[in-house]
Amino acid sequence: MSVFLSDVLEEYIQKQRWYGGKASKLKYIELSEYFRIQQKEEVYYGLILEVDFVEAFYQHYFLPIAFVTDESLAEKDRILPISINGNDGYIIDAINLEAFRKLVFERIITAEPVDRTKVRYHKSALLEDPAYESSKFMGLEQSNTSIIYNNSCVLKFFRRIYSDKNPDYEMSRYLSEKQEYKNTPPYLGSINIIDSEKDIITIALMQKMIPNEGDAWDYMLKEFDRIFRAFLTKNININDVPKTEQFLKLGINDIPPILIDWVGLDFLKKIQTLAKRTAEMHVALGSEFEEMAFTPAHYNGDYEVWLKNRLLYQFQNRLNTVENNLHKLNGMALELAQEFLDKKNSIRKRFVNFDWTKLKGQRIRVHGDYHLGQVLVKDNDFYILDFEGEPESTIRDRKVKQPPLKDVAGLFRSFHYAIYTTIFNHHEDTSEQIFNAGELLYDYITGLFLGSYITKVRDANLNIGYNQERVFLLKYALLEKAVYELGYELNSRPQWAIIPLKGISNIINN
Ligand SMILES: Nc1ncnc2c1ncn2[C@@H]1O[C@H](COP(=O)(O)OP(=O)(O)O)[C@@H](O)[C@H]1O
Ligand SMILES: O=P(O)(O)O[C@H]1O[C@H](CO)[C@@H](O[C@H]2O[C@H](CO)[C@@H](O)[C@H](O)[C@H]2O)[C@H](O)[C@H]1O
Repeated sequence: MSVFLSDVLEEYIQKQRWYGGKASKLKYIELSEYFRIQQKEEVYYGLILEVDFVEAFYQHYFLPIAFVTDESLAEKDRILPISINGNDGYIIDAINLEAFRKLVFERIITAEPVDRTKVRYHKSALLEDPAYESSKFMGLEQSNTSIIYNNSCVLKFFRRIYSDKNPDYEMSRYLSEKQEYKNTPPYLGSINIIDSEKDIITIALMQKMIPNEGDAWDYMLKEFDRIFRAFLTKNININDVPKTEQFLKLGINDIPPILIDWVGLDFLKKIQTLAKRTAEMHVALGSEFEEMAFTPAHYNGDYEVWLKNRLLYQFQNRLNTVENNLHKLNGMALELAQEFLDKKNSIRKRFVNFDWTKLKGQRIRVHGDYHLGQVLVKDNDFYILDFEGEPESTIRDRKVKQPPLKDVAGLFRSFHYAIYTTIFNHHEDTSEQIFNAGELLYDYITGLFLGSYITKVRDANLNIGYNQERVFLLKYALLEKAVYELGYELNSRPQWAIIPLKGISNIINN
């Protein structure tokens, strides 16, 4: 078995899109657990693999396997040619087999109300009893593997897994069953296994499919492209557009007519709708009184220590990543990276400068990795997905209650990304006028978002802090997120690093 794991799986796993260890050096793979995924005589095996890294950390992955003798079934994700009981065949990733996908679907549809076995299938009351018709891969860039069944529901098999309930499963079930929050795909079912330590491990989540017009990231890119083109064709002088202070609460009435004429009223209303849906998500996440995993909390000394330790560690890691990757940067990105290194002490000070005794608002369970790519657009409305949390954080850290404004900051960073992606990629003109136009747009859009968001959370009595507290938390979380993004970009797509670097520069120079 150990030969199988080291020789075969190491090579296989490192080539997979879902493998999250690409920036580190794999040391060895161990089989942590295995279990049967079975219906009558038809049996598949689920493997939980522990991947150990030279850098002294480990990750767990889920890999369901099947033995097939028909070569045509082993064209994709073939793991190993093997002979079992005299039959020549292949071990493959079972997700490629329609028979396996059908079996999993039927096990969920026919799940007992309470399953006490090692592999626990769960079916929500919202899931009627459809017969299996079809299954196909979602086929999008993603870190897990999603299957669309009967063109009506999506089953996400988690690839990187944790010894605990996955927050995506926990939050999806809570938002659908306890809160009836409408702007996320309804929870339909799940598979959790109980490992040898009696821990629950989520391996799959089933949700209703939301037919959509694409995600909010693509939507925003199109809109900003239109807006920047209009800026040039309308020959707008940015100095003629009145400025606004950052993080004011704005309504449509506060937007200067020249700006409405430039960007369009419809776009501004969409920002307000997104703010409303975000606020409703936080109200739903912050209205629990019984289930401890969701009850709101106040700031305290433990939270402050936890936060600072985590952020100072992350910051140190980013300094190191920037130093090691300077050779990949040039021009403005290199200058900004140099500024980041030169100002390390003042950035560190901003992270240390968190005093819980000054904060009166509530902390709640948050989305944690909220950006425009996690939002679907449909019929002038928005649907929020993927509550797994920040990929680099441990599973325990992802469940810590945080200021809801952390998610708002995530989205604001995403607006900033969309604006700068448009400036850098689509327009040759990177004059001061264009940068000023980008910053002015950002200030108005975030102000408009805050106007709608704060009204909505306040009406629902969710206390997110007094005015100064809110601005402090937003700025703090914006810096945290931009520093996180800098590492993400340098590790996975260095040509994008200029965007968080510009974000960090704007934050520390304002
Ligand atoms: N319920 C759903 N309805 C429609 N599309 C979905 C649904 N769930 C996921 N998707 C699509 O699949 C993509 C990946 O889903 P996501 O949950 O973010 O997976 P991952 O955790 O692997 O990144 C989404 O961006 C979206 O386009
Ligand atoms: O894969 P996830 O969705 O969990 O998120 C990771 O990848 C995101 C990129 O796809 C990354 O988001 C960053 O880039 C986005 C544009 O591609 C931008 O909208 C986000 O604001 C920015 O953070 C995310 O940080 C990372 O966790």
